[in-house]
Amino acid sequence: MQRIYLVGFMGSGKSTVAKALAKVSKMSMFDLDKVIEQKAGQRISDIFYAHGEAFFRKLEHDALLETTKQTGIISTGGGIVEREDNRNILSQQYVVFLETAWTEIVERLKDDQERPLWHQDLEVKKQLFDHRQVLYKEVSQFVINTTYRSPENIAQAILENIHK
Ligand SMILES: Nc1ncnc2c1ncn2[C@@H]1O[C@H](COP(=O)(O)OP(=O)(O)OP(=O)(O)O)[C@@H](O)[C@H]1O
Ligand SMILES: O=C(O)C1=C[C@@H](O)[C@@H](O)[C@H](O)C1
Ligand SMILES: [Mg+2]
Repeated sequence: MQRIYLVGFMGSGKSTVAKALAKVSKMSMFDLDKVIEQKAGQRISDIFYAHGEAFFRKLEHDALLETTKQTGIISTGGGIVEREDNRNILSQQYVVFLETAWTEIVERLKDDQERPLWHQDLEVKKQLFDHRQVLYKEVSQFVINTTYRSPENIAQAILENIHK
């Protein structure tokens, strides 16, 4: 497998699991959010506030396209599936959906200060969550529930699925 993409909602553990998976698989890893921050020289929250979400989505799309020329584990941002062109790219790759219960997401992100889209009404976030679950499923080949599993256990399950 040349590339493994991780998708899922904010807080599903994409960045955390990507690190654990890189460790056990000895593959390199890229965190798309970090790649964007490095390239823009700005934190994601500042990009959102200074230039708006559409501008961020363009940077995210460009970064996603770049990864298709590389090899490794790619941790995407929670909103990667919002754009249809991104979904088309992902549909041609090996994609793992980290499925996580809404109540668990709320618990994991209760102290979050970093994610601009987490800072809105709970109702609005829940709608976003429901809307995106369908899209994550649409682009993925493998779905793994993360709710009661450690990042290391999830990484191991992904490896086993690839080698089976
Ligand atoms: N399997 C897990 N069990 C318990 N807590 C977890 C698990 N995976 C991640 N977490 C915790 O949840 C929080 C969010 O994790 P992480 O940053 O990896 O999410 P993410 O999917 O990359 O989010 P984003 O889409 O915003 O980048 C962190 O505090 C992390 O420690
Ligand atoms: O769910 C989202 O839309 C986002 C998730 C994060 O990973 C970042 O990509 C950004 O905060 C937007
Ligand atoms: Mg992340």
